[in-house]
Amino acid sequence: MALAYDPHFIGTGNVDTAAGALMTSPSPSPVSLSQDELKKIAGFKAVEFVESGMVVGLGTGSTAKHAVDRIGELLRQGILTGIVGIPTSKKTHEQALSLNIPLSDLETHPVIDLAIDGADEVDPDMNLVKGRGGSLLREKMIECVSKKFVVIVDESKLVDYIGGSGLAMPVEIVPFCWKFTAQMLQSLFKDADCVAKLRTLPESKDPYVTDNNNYIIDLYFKKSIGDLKAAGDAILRIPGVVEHGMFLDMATTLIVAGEHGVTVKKNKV
Ligand SMILES: O=C[C@H](O)[C@H](O)[C@H](O)COP(=O)(O)O
Repeated sequence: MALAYDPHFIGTGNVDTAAGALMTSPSPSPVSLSQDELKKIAGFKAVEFVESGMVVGLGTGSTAKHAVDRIGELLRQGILTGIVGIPTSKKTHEQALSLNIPLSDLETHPVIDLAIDGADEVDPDMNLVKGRGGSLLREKMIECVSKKFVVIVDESKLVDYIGGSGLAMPVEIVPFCWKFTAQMLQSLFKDADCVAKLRTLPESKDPYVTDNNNYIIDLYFKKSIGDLKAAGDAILRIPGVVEHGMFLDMATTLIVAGEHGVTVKKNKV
């Protein structure tokens, strides 16, 4: 993959703050970058939004990991001070502890200045699918009370419509009678030719258990599910469902790292 990458761009670019604005950082000398390098570029770019003294939601996953590393590094260097992190998973909690990032929780800090997290899908309206790493519930609890929610992805995550990647849309459910709940979910989306599968561990085939001791049902759609808000509300009405992985109208900023550099898009809301 031939990619445009300016190695001096990280931490130095200006972010256009106009509503709906797009900013692209083109490169004079294209080089090949791995997907992980693109994730790192997006993660580091997002940390430019972090200011000393902020309460910061710390996302989960291979992209958010880079942002958390960067926050830890800037704290260590004394460039950032007074940061309080609210981790969105046990894994991120451990990572942040290892970086000496001061941590808190929603009970002590019910309002978060800024959250940074990855996504599995991003549609043209900046609606998201999250939770393929299993952390959707804590992520949604934290990111829905964040004044700013910066989403960081490489360009492979961009889709024309939610479900458009053909990969899973996760739903967290209670373990009790999970087959019944899975069947209810599949029936709800029969018009989209939905298949509902319990997420299992690759080797043992035991159910995957979330940080909240729940299960995940992955929904695979062959067609669009239409009105996302209506679909989300219908999922939440099924007893046994805890939360779904659609994050609608939540992202305030989208950072995409890809072939043509880094793009920053602000939501119109
Ligand atoms: O549960 C996982 C989270 O929603 C992640 O933010 C999402 O899966 C994206 O992860 P990654 O950056 O590893 O692709």
